[in-house]
Amino acid sequence: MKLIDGKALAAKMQDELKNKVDALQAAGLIPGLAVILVGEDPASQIYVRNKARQATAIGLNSSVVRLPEDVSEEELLGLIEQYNQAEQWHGILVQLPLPAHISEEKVLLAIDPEKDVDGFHPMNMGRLWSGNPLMIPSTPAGIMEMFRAYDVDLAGKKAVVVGRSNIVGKPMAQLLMMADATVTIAHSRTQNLQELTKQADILVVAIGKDRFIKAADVKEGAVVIDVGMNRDEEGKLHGDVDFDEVKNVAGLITPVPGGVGPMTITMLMEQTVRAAARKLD
Ligand SMILES: Nc1nc(=O)c2c([nH]1)NC[C@@H]1CN(c3ccc(C(=O)N[C@@H](CCC(=O)O)C(=O)O)cc3)C=[N+]21
Repeated sequence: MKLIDGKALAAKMQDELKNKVDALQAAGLIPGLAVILVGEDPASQIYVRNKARQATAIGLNSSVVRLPEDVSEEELLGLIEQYNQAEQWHGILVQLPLPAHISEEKVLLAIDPEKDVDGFHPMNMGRLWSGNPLMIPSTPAGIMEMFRAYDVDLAGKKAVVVGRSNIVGKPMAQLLMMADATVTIAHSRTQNLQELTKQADILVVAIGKDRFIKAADVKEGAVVIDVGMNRDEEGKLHGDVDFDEVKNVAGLITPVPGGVGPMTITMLMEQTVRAAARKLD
């Protein structure tokens, strides 16, 4: 078994990004990322703080706006419109999930697709599925970078994605398909899931169930990517893959923490830098 070190790869990509940002700065352009956080969810607070810290480390301008839990949808949409208009912000990210009284659909539709660094706007989802992507969701984009860095050959391989969310499962499947893998999307209602996962040369798990995938579910030598983030009662983080078991079967495997998570944040920065660089074209 070999570990895919997401933390190390993210650090290397951050260095490369910093050079790109320096070059843009020399041309008079400082990429800017605006993050909007609604409410006090402690996990979201930590993620947002990490994003702002990394943005600053790379040399981006970043702004974090914290809105109260009971902010109106109208007020949030108004703020997004301001950021859409403001030239110094090239990327806009509204941290999910949102409180129940705010329509996620309306919020995602309100973000200018050119500034939608998450790639969640229906325009960006549609562009990805039609094979002409603009902004790509950062978790699957980061996973594709891992495949590249570790020379994982995808063409013609059997890939199984467990999870069908708009944020991970669906875009992941499309990116794998664009790389010529043969892709199956499985999910919580799939029958005989093990039969499918055991055939996978590439297994990406994003189903949100603590240590759900066991050694018996995995083909010998498979590449196993764990998108899960499940916190136990002691506050310890676990993936959707039972790492201690599966590491003995997999050929390559990502840990949690230190796998997909750090890459997700770095890819957000990368999309922000690319959105800014488009202004110079
Ligand atoms: N609009 C939007 N975009 C997002 O990209 C988005 C979001 N909303 N809502 C929440 C999820 C979650 N997410 C994470 C990113 C990195 C780590 C990460 O770096 N995790 C560390 C561990 C951090 C820890 O110890 O808690 C790791 O895996 O090593 C985690 C979670 C982005 N999200």
